[in-house]
Amino acid sequence: MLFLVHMIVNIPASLPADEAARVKAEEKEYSQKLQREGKWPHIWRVVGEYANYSVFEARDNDELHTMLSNLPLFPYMQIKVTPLARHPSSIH
Ligand SMILES: O=C(O)C[C@H]1C=CC(=O)O1
Repeated sequence: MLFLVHMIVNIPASLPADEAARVKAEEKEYSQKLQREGKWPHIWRVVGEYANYSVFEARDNDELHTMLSNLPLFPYMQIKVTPLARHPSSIH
């Protein structure tokens, strides 16, 4: 199943800079692992925002929830998930 995921990141100013840098480095590593595994086939920056639109490939809602809730930045994110179905006009 494919899911469109919108993530908005809000790191509080109270988080020490070195801790924020550590969490972002862990996030990058985890994100790239899921991308290499084919679980996170698209990630696009929203221009001018600390936000992204991503496409995830997951077996079901539970697998997607596990992937999202394991994101190191998860405590600092607002996430909106849109399940995707095949478009009847798609040629792919
Ligand atoms: O930068 C972001 O959009 C947040 C997050 C998602 C992947 C990643 O490396 O960071």
